[in-house]
Amino acid sequence: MIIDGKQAAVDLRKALAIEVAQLKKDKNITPGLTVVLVGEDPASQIYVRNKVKQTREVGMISSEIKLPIDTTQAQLLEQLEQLNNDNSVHGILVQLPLPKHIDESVIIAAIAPHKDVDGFHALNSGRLLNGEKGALVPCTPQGCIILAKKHLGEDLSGLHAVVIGRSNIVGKPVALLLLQEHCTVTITHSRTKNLAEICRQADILIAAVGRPNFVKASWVKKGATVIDVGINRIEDENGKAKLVGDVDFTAVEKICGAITPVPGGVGPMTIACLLKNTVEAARANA
Ligand SMILES: NC(=O)C1=CN([C@@H]2O[C@H](COP(=O)(O)OP(=O)(O)OC[C@H]3O[C@@H](n4cnc5c(N)ncnc54)[C@H](OP(=O)(O)O)[C@@H]3O)[C@@H](O)[C@H]2O)C=CC1
Ligand SMILES: Nc1nc(=O)c2c([nH]1)NC[C@@H]1CN(c3ccc(C(=O)N[C@@H](CCC(=O)O)C(=O)O)cc3)C=[N+]21
Repeated sequence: MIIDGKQAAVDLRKALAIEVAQLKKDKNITPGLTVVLVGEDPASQIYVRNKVKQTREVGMISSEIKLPIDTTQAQLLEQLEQLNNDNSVHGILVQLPLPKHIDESVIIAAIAPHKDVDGFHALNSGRLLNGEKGALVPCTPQGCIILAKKHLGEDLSGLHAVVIGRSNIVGKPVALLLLQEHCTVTITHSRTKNLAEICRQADILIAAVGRPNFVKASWVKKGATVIDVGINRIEDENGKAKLVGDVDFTAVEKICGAITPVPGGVGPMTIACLLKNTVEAARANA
């Protein structure tokens, strides 16, 4: 089974469009998302363009702020302060990575936690860690859980989930969500010994590494659910750029029970969950 992330994202956006209309009717609020982009990274620009289009499609207000690559940290902080104080902005996303001269942790800490739709602020990650209510939960990890449940159903309890990667954006928060779902969770990374052997024990295997064809068919247990988070740009046989994940899709597809493709898997769900977080942020602060 190939898990259709594009369709799942369409379904989620449909549900969100209804919520947005309701918010407008009941409270006269239109959820607003502002994306801040520093510099001209072409991949980021595609991502931003997709976000803007989909935000408008569900009836939300979308704006983007493009700042030059030589923007100083102080200037970016000033911009964030303005957005924090703007009542029409319910969600703020600062596209990562930032240029080297800007300290990401300082920037993330400066976003008002109730507008932090990425869920990267320490208050939100702390709430997630503690299992407290009201956390804005990182989008890609949310998407991973929704897609895993498309194949496994609502109850993931007791399943062994193996996560490859321990970043703050994907690996760590997805491991916490899986724990919340009562999975037995193993987090692996570049220092892990016997990675293949550990992966073979996984009922749910989440790959968030950033290396094409990293996960081999021999690492996957028969029938496992494989969630491929990786977004890698490579050149095909004809020298044309294409997107692939972290999993050797063609080989793994034959062994696993279900797998998310790239493109069309976790990526579209990430954006849909970003819109979901923005609706939640707007409702919570109405
Ligand atoms: N689909 C989507 O919506 C999104 C996709 N992505 C994609 O997901 C991938 C991961 O992103 P992100 O978490 O930000 O990346 P990072 O580079 O921050 O993290 C990569 C992780 O992989 C681990 N790793 C690297 N090499 C190995 C190895 N040989 N064996 C085991 N583990 C290894 C690293 O370990 P260590 O910590 O030891 O260095 C690290 O924890 C990227 O391709 C990114 O583009 C990211 C965000 C959203
Ligand atoms: N503050 C911040 N938050 C993020 O969530 C964040 C970030 N910075 N920096 C970059 C990474 C990467 N990321 C992607 C999201 C969706 C797709 C996506 O929609 N991918 C489509 C492909 C789109 C295409 O073909 O161009 C797909 O996989 O089908 C890709 C990548 C979010 N990230």
